[in-house]
Amino acid sequence: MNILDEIIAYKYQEVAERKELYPVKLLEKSLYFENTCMSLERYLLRPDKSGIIAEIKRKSPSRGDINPYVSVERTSIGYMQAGASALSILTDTRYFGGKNEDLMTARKYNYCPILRKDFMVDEYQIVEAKSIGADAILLIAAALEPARLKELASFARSLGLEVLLEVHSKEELDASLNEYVTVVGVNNRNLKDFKTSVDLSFELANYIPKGITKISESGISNAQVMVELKEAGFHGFLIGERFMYEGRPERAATEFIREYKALLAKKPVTA
Ligand SMILES: O=C(O)c1ccccc1NCC(=O)[C@H](O)[C@H](O)COP(=O)(O)O
Repeated sequence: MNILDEIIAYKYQEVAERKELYPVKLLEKSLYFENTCMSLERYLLRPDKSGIIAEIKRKSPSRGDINPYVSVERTSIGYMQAGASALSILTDTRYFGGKNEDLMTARKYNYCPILRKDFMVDEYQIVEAKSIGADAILLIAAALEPARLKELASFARSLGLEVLLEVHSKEELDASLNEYVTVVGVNNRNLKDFKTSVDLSFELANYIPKGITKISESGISNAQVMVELKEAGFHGFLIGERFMYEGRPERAATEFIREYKALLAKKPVTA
């Protein structure tokens, strides 16, 4: 069983337990539930922003501990001050050391789109995402049958949440893209051996239809690569470890974005 299958099997169990503990009726009473979501897509396309979705990631299956005691308040505020377009908060506890409260903390201190980064298999998690203040959710093509993915995407949109569809191949893209998805992410991490290669993003860039906002996810380790991804047509860049390995991730993000902007400024302007 690969790690994604293991995580997904666990999620079904987790959802069943959470439904008992916190019924939907309770989640709907959350103050955030009535909030109007902020558009991830719109923020990624804003020219005054970097396009970075900066992630809070305490640990991961591939790396173990990364930054387990990170301050979500300080880091999320610092990421946005550095020029990130949006935040990604991992809420899975068992594999990533995150929690719903991390997202609620980020929501409390920031006015920006927030992606709930988790492994969605059930409508319950989408209601939960809305109740903790998320603006967008992730749906992973490798984890869901296309018809089921479409149902979940439609349900998310009915609550005002945007959907980031994550793919690893052209086949997944062709099978799972549907009318409820406006943002597609190519995940550069191979979930069988955990190796990351941005080549996958370059390979798939032209297959993603025009009009869809494109994100490159995982393994983006330097500003030069991000410039090249932008030139290849990517609007967004999901970055976790590159920042989170630093004691002060927000400072790493500030330096990274400064370097990125300097590289862009050196590029000749094309008509
Ligand atoms: O990061 C992992 O080890 C991992 C393993 C299994 C499923 C998902 C995993 N990561 C989630 C992500 O997609 C990344 O956290 C995100 O794209 C940021 O990647 P990075 O910049 O490489 O931290």
